[in-house]
Amino acid sequence: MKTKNKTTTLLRQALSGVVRDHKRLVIGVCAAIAASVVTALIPPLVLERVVNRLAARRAIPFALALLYFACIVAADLCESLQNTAITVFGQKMTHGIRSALFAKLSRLPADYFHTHQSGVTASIFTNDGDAIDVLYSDGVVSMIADSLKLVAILAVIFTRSKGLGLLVLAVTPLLFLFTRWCQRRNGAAQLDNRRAIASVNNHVPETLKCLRMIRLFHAERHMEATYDGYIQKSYDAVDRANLIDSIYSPVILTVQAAVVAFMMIAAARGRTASAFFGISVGSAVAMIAYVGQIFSPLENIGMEIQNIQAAAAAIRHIDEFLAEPEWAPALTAPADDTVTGFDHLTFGYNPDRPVLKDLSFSVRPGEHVTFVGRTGSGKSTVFRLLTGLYTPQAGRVYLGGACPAALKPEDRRALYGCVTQHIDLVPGTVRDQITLFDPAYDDEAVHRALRLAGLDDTIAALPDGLDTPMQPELFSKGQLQLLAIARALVSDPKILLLDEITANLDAETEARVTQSIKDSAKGRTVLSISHRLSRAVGETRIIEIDSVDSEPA
Ligand SMILES: Nc1ncnc2c1ncn2[C@@H]1O[C@H](COP(=O)(O)OP(=O)(O)OP(=O)(O)O)[C@@H](O)[C@H]1O
Repeated sequence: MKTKNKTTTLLRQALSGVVRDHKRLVIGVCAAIAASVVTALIPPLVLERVVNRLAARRAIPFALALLYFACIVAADLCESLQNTAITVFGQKMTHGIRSALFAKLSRLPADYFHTHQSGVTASIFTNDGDAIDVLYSDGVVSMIADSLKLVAILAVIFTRSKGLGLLVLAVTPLLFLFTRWCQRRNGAAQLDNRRAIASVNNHVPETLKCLRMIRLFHAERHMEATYDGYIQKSYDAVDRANLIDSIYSPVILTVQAAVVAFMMIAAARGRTASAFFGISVGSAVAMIAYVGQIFSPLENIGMEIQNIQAAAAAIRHIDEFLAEPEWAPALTAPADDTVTGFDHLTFGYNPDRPVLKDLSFSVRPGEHVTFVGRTGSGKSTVFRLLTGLYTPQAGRVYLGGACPAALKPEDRRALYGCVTQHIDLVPGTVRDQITLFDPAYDDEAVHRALRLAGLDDTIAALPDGLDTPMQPELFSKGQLQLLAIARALVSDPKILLLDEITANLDAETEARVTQSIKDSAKGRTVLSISHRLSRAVGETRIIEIDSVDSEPA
């Protein structure tokens, strides 16, 4: 509960920050809403005067006609100004929240990404971010504006005709409930349609991906039937939405006409009713115009309530995300500037179930060390601790004498390079795969890394060399592994961490990769997880990870 309050405060802080930084915009939005409400009331009043003159067979002055025209233009201008101001305000609000979300993302600890599905986190940025966007551009503020407009119109109707005012007041809640009913049913139908379309969008690429298997095992009929089922669901949902749409407008127009007709009939009959509803011809026309104006804000308010309801779930997700504990590594004092290793270290992803217990080892600069142990013994975990992704529950960890969790981002690549079985490619050119967009690494550094990795000839043969847009098909599996080595070497690091980098490679490719590692290892500390690779690197010390207290520090 404590955390929730704290995070709601964080969300509020993000919002109040935007309000504080954009005071003028906030004032502008208020002014635009006020202008829009007032100007919307004026044209029917001018029209009333025009019609009253016509009824009395008097001429209409040109200025009055011009005024009517000007009032309509001004009302439309003010309404579009109001919508623009609200949209800009909404964008600023969403921008502030999206920035706060991304800043939070970079402060999360590594285990967050193991315990939370990436799709769920991504949807906080996309779906929930969009819902918040709608909340401010077509939710809270617009609802205030529409409610003001509705109240103002009702007030004017009351001042002219108490009877009509009461009639409209009686009909308005019923119309509102009908509008909400239609919107809910329409929303549900649209959601079903979106789900069906999402299933279709998922089904087609899945079918294409598994086409060979589908043909080999004769699963075409099942795939077609599933596809037809999704399409049918989509059609049914669209039919339902269309039916609601086709009912809504005629009902609203009929009610509007019925209210006006009732007023006219009542005014024409009997003295009591006439006194109650009695108004001039001009006023009647003005009232008809006002009654017509009521339905638009009423419909908008229904939509806005829907948007606010949708945003409530988004706000809850964002709150929970902002409440996630942040990365606060326990920092250890640096050792002398050479030590790499553990000092009586205990660590478990779940603190109650340690993976490594009281483990100590140390590696000298320039030494080559290989970690061995049964599957699941914690070899990769050792690397994750050495690179500061996790912090131990007890003991100390050093990398080149430093506490890895305390390394400045700009110092990391200069100290160590890490190669794993799989390279994560980034959108961009071949050069970007190596530099990762860090301008500190010029072409000379890139070419040196490529030479060491044994990939320079391959890159030279590409149509645009380093500037070739990256496509995984440009490289074989082994070449991608050499690219990963070049990425690790471009910063000329003192320490190389190699995690099973020749696993899954054939003998010939493995020979290329091990040769490249042999060349790169000279003059560096190399820590690797791989028996085969250790032989290639040359003399190496074996550290067993299975046993606790494997080696005194
Ligand atoms: N993110 C994680 N969250 C929880 N447990 C994890 C996580 N990563 C690894 N583990 C567990 O920690 C233990 C050690 O895993 P690790 O990957 O370090 O072993 P390994 O010795 O490198 O295994 P292998 O030789 O198969 O690669 C395993 O029991 C594994 O299930």
